[in-house]
Amino acid sequence: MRVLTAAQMGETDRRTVQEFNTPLGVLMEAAGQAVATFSRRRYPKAERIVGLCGKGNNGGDGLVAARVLSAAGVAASVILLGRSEEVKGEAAAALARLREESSVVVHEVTDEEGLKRAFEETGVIQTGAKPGADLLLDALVGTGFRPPLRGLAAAARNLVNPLSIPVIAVDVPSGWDADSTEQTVEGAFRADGVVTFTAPKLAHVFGYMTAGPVVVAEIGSPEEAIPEGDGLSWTGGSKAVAEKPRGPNSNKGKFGHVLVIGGSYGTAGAPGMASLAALRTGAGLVTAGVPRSVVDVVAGVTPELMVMPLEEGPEGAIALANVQGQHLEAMLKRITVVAVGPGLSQRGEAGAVVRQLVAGTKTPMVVDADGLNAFDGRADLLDGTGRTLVLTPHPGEMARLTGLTVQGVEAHRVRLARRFATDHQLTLVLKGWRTLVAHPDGRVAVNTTGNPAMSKGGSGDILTGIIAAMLGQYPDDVARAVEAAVYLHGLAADFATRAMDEHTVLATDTVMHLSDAFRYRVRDEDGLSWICGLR
Ligand SMILES: NC(=O)C1=CN([C@@H]2O[C@H](COP(=O)(O)OP(=O)(O)OC[C@H]3O[C@@H](n4cnc5c(N)ncnc54)[C@H](O)[C@@H]3O)[C@@H](O)[C@H]2O)[C@H](O)CC1
Ligand SMILES: [K+]
Repeated sequence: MRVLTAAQMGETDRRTVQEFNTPLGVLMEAAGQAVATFSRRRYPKAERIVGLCGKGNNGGDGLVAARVLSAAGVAASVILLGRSEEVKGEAAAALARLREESSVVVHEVTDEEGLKRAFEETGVIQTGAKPGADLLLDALVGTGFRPPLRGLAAAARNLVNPLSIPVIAVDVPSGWDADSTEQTVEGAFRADGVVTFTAPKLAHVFGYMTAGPVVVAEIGSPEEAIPEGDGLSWTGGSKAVAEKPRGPNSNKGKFGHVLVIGGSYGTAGAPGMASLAALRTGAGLVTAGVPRSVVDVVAGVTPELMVMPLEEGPEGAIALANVQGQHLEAMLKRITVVAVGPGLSQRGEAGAVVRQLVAGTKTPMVVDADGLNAFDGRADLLDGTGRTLVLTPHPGEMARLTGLTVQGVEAHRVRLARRFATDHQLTLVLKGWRTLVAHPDGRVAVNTTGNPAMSKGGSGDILTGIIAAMLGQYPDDVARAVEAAVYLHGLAADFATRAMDEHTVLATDTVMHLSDAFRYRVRDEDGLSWICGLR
């Protein structure tokens, strides 16, 4: 699913209208319908709903929603920031139809006093014994907004934000620049849910707009009307790669044999976790190649796991001899994907082992953790031309790989990830808030699943295992396999955190929720795609 800027969204609308002959009014009608549907679903008991509408098309969506809700038996009212005569274009048509077909009262507001009065009359601000409104639709401004909120819109925000009434944002929370890539912005309306249209904008995937859901509604723009844009997409769109059932005559040979190489004396859990995650993601076979001294510990993780004892140096790390000459060939016989790094350590010959593995074979490979440290200051050795090579650095590891500071990495994540992936012709998974998946062809996908419960040791090892298993199963679809892996990992953690407390969720608990993640469908029965938040 593509991620657009406000300008690209405008271009989509224009093309839909001009090239596909769908009038703007039809799009607005569908947008308002979607807002009404989502509102009813999230707040089925809401009896008094107030639409706070601006004079542009965002307001028009709110006017349609108010009419649709009223027709469904909800006591809807509208507060219009401005006079009826000032309402523009298609929104004016929506206002006329609202007046014709419903008895929804429209409070026209032109100053702060009038605004406060309208809030009191509609119950947004509760006074006396009269029941208050139980839902507010924020349809003040959308993609036509340029910060900051001014005048009455700013006053409305100041009145609404301290209240406890739930707020559903139409397209974006008013005051949020749709093109912002910041996690938070100053001066926007708060929101308990967001309904956007056709495709997410930058702010929907990069921003933390709401603790509630963000959904994308299809309103009638065909796929062909959506411009390529900057090659930015959303990881969840790739999850479909894993939705086709396995054929009836399947066998384990069809789903990849993952070899996890890692572990050292003291860090045996890491390759164990990566292996477990690979098994739970559907790999046909998983073998853990670990130093002899930790073989028994790793084998004990689960009986389905095979182990390959490797020679180790006196410091307890994997020795270089394991991967030299015909030893490497013997090691990789029948292996379809290698995941190297978890728990490997930086002691002894561990770094040389990774460099030799990357240089000595073209077997698809995921490099993580200490595997990445082996290339500190030597990123020139990383070349994914003609092979599948996936790196999964967190910002600290990315900083060491590139010689930048962590702040330097965080400042221009998309640009940096894209450049690194294209320069080195590999797939880069840059972890953190909104993990990025950058591809060798320059496309970048943003992930929106996951939560702070994952900020614990072991999370990265689990992700490595999931990616390796996905590559083993979908070797011809590397881009989607990696994007889906990142999406599923975060989604499993979201399910784990719903079932447990964020303090108590362990990395291995997320593995136990991979079933929920695989079974989850991005698009619900109402045609809404949930890009943030679980339904
Ligand atoms: N395919 C789609 O996504 C569709 C989306 N629709 C909706 O249309 C809006 C965009 O509408 P537009 O008329 O271009 O702009 P806005 O309504 O967002 O804003 C214009 C309105 O707001 C006032 N304004 C602008 N900036 C400020 C400010 N800083 N402070 C106060 N007021 C401001 C300005 O004066 C105008 O009056 C999109 O978000 C969707 O919700 C369509 O319905 C159909 C297709
Ligand atoms: K809005």
